[in-house]
Amino acid sequence: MSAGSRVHPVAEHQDTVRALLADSLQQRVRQRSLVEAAGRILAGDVTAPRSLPPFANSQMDGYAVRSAELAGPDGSTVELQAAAPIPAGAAAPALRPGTAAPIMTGAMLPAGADAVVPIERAQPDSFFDPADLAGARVLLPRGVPAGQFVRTAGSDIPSGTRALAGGTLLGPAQLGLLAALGIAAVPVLAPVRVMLLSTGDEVVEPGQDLAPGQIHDANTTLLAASLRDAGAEVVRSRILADSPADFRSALRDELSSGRADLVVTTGGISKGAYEVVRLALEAEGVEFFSVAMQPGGPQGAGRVDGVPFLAFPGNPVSALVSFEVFLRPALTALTGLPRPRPALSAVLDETADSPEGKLQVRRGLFRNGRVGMVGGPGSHLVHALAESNALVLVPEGTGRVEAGSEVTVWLLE
Ligand SMILES: Nc1nc2c(c(=O)[nH]1)N[C@H]1C(S)=C(S)[C@@H](COP(=O)(O)OP(=O)(O)OC[C@H]3O[C@@H](n4cnc5c(N)ncnc54)[C@H](O)[C@@H]3O)O[C@H]1N2
Ligand code: MOO
Repeated sequence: MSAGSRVHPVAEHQDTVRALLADSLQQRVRQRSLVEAAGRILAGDVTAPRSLPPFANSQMDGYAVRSAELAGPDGSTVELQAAAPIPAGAAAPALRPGTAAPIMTGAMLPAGADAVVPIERAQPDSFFDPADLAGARVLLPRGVPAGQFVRTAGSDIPSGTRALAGGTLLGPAQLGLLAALGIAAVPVLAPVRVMLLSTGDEVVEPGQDLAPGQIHDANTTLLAASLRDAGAEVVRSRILADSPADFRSALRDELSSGRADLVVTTGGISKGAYEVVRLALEAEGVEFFSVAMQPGGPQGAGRVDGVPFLAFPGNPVSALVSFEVFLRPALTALTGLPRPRPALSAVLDETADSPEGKLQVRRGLFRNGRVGMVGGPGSHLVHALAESNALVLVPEGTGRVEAGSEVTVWLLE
């Protein structure tokens, strides 16, 4: 039983995890409907198949006019014959000289018209009843510039230009643009598939009764939710509690299906006598060592049958911090998902001690530029974790942070 004796710096293990994934992650591309594409990364550039707006249309309810017929000094008016209203969703008939056509917002500008006068600047300042239209005349102000209240074709995006770049995160605005362009499905990067395994004889699924000494499995839920939130797919999550040999053969069976891009385990890696993950995989070339971080000190990394493998420690806060510090940023760097956590500077409410040789990651409540610690540094404190909204980073080399000093926080919300 030899956990590596060298303590790995945090940055080194971040690099290790990124390199491990970079070497093996296959970016799979899938065509997805806009609804299914929400929250995913666009796999290639999208070119506008048509212009937006697709035709010149009115920005106001009013009258479509020929601006040249309204030339003249500001303050005077011109009388024009009211033409038939332009129906929405239909090609507008050309505007005859000497007429002004009632037009609604978004309706197609008739050929010949090049400006719109809003209804409130006309006299009368409401539209004629279609029954009263024969011979109806409208007074409009002079001095209307060409193009007034006209949304020209292609003024938002011209046909044939790049609408979205590959690598774009498809949020509501981007999906709305694709829909407006008439595009129903796009190629997106498929989620990274993670096999998530919690180990330990003492852990029991939530909902089941506990025997003396047993606890409920928090890690599977905590990490599965974290992974899904980060855009990954959890392909298998279950508790493996048998001998190292059973663990190894069960893991091999699972991996032979080729359904996982990455395996993440929690627990069973520190210095105890029955550390199933470490005992099972040390001989396979997976390395187990300490990282200069608290919580989340014990870590393991390597490959099992060619599949990247990460072992996180069993304490729930340690598992979450390991995900946030090592795996989440690696996924971001390699796939564009998830978006990086906002890192903010905050004024600390209280003085706190920290192990000087390690990065300490505390849980905190961030509000209005200030942060207070929630709970102590213990890595079993799931209630405090649930009441926090930020991770508070106390860097290596710092044995104490004073109240009122600036610390870096990662917002979890
Ligand atoms: N002699 C030493 N003992 C320990 C060291 C050390 O350096 N020397 N490191 C400590 C640190 S730090 C951590 S973190 C843990 C890591 O231990 P393991 O990764 O081997 O995890 P386990 O021993 O299996 O469990 C630790 C702890 O977490 C609870 N646990 C495990 N799985 C779950 C789960 N799915 N849901 C909820 N809680 C879980 C488990 O009951 C233990 O309390 O080792 C320290 N010891
Ligand atoms: O490094 Mo452990 O994760 O503190 O409890």
